Amino acid sequence: MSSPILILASASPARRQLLRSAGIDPIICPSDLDESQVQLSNPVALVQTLAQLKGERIAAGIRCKDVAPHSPNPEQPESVLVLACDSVLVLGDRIYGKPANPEEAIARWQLMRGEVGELYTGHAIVDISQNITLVNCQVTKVHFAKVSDSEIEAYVATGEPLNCAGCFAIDGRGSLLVEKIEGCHSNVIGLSLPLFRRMLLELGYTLENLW
Ligand SMILES: Nc1nc2c(ncn2[C@H]2C[C@H](O)[C@@H](COP(=O)(O)OP(=O)(O)OP(=O)(O)O)O2)c(=O)[nH]1
Repeated sequence: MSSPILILASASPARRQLLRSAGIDPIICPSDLDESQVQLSNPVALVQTLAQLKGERIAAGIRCKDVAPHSPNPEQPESVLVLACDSVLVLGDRIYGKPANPEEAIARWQLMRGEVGELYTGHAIVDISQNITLVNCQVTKVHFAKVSDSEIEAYVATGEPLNCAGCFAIDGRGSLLVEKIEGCHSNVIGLSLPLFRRMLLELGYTLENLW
């Protein structure tokens, strides 16, 4: 299989950095999808549907010749893959996305502290060349520390939780507020790298194709 061009349909610096740290440098094409258009009560269905809509939105506008200049071999039509993700936090029987404002973030942390939440990330890979879309989901349990009101206020004041679906960044200051996780660490950040590898293999690619 030829070396695919990877497009990351995401505006998330965290998702981009996860891939770059793993030696993969994607073309960045944020989907700008209006996520409010999808209302599903099942978290797996919700994140998988949103990831697929994000990926297909970008794939619909991509013609292989548009990305050929990025190809290591412009004369050779390349495989083009579009990767998209979506994350939510499930706490009890409720699904949460990014907090809308600091007040909401404080209230969220007052619910989260001392509890165990589940961070769901949906993953979609659209293989434009093979006309195949793979969708999958990874869940990681997160044990939140019993933080005080003043710690919550200090954390929210940093602004970090406002950009995160779970209202915390496991790779940032939020790491101080998480006792432990059960499952994939990169999945919490927003892209499960081992799941991405398995999805690539399922499409017939290997890591060597991307390194
Ligand atoms: N650095 C970091 N970011 C996190 C963490 N947990 C969640 N996030 C960020 C990654 C994503 O930007 C965001 C998840 O929200 P979404 O899945 O709706 O993605 P977002 O709208 O930000 O970007 P995208 O839809 O991919 O363009 O939260 C974490 O532990 N660390």
